[in-house]
Amino acid sequence: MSKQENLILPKDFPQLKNDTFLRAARGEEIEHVPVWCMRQAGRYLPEFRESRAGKDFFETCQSPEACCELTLQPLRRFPFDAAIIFSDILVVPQAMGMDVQMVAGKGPTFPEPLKEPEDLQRLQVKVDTAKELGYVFRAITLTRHKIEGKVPLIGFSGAPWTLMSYMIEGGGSNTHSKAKRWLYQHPEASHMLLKMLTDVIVEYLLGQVAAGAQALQVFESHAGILGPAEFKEFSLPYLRDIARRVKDKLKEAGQDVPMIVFAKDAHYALEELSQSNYEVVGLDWTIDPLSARERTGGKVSLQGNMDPCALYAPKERISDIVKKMLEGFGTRGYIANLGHGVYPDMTPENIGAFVEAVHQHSKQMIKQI
Ligand SMILES: Cc1c2[nH]c(c1CCC(=O)O)Cc1[nH]c(c(CCC(=O)O)c1C)Cc1[nH]c(c(CCC(=O)O)c1C)Cc1[nH]c(c(C)c1CCC(=O)O)C2
Repeated sequence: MSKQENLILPKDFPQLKNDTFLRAARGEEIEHVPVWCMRQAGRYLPEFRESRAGKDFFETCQSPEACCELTLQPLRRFPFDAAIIFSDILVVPQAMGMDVQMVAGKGPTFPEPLKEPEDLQRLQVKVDTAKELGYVFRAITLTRHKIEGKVPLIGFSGAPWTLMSYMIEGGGSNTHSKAKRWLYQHPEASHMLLKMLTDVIVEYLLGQVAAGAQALQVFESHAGILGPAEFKEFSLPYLRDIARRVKDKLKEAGQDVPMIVFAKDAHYALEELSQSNYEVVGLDWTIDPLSARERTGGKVSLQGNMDPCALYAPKERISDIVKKMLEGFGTRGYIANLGHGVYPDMTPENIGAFVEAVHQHSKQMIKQI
């Protein structure tokens, strides 16, 4: 660790000025609906492209200064109510000993994916997260200082099934058939791998809170490739276990950090997800807001779910879509977001229009209550 990094300690953080996001996560009263966007730090911003130019993606992830700068960039442009630390879900398989590269035009690539259950022996079972992922913790601590209490900082991890599917597929996939083959041919080895990942993820999330994360989001981005039965067996128990174990440990330390679960395309499991120890359930755009409310019965706060492609619409149309979304979800226990990440070809101006529409319409709706 450099001398300078040594001075950045996870304490004496600036006081939080806008806690709207945290209050909404807990279902408390708010003056406006909070909003942030998945992938708000991304290639749609010219300053992001400039900062990232010519640099390796995972080297960038390993630089606390670079992660801090990329996390803060969108906040300089838009009045978001939360920031998410710049990093990637695939740092966890890396910490377990797998090589992962970001290949331009192709996305994340594992040169040596897991092929058969014997390959599990290649993985590090006991991961020293402070050593292997300390760079993420340092990025969080630095960013929490530099954000100056403007908004809360969200930490995150990939969920076990999503990480397992990357580790077996070796990258993106349409069918995920290599990873799904394991579920049907090697259920025991699959559970072994999912359990290994769960143990690392629990430690990793706790380390992020200790470093300064004020909320946590767990990304089960590949939930939709599973059906209801497989989701119940290979995803849900691990999602629940993660939240339970993280919360139990935090409680011991007298801490309370809201947790969000985002299981993309898992509309079939909405009821179960709302009873999984998470305060917030993130939704993709395939779910109707009103029916999501009905099916979750007011047990949790909801986050989402505008189709990211609606950002291609003219600004007035974005405003109308946002208004309908707010009317569907209601303003209480709700965090506005997209149903998935911002795409690189989207215009920053339209993200601004989205944020402004959420703030304006929700303020009016709250006044009328
Ligand atoms: C599946 C997944 C990954 N990474 C992530 C997920 C889960 C969310 C989801 O479902 O999208 C999570 C992630 N990745 C990134 C963040 C940072 C925070 C934020 O949302 O702003 C977060 C939360 C930065 C990133 N991670 C990545 C980028 C773009 C590449 C770059 O900056 O050079 C960013 C901003 C790369 C990445 N990393 C991954 C993919 C599929 C890609 C895209 C590859 C491509 O587009 O070429 C794996």
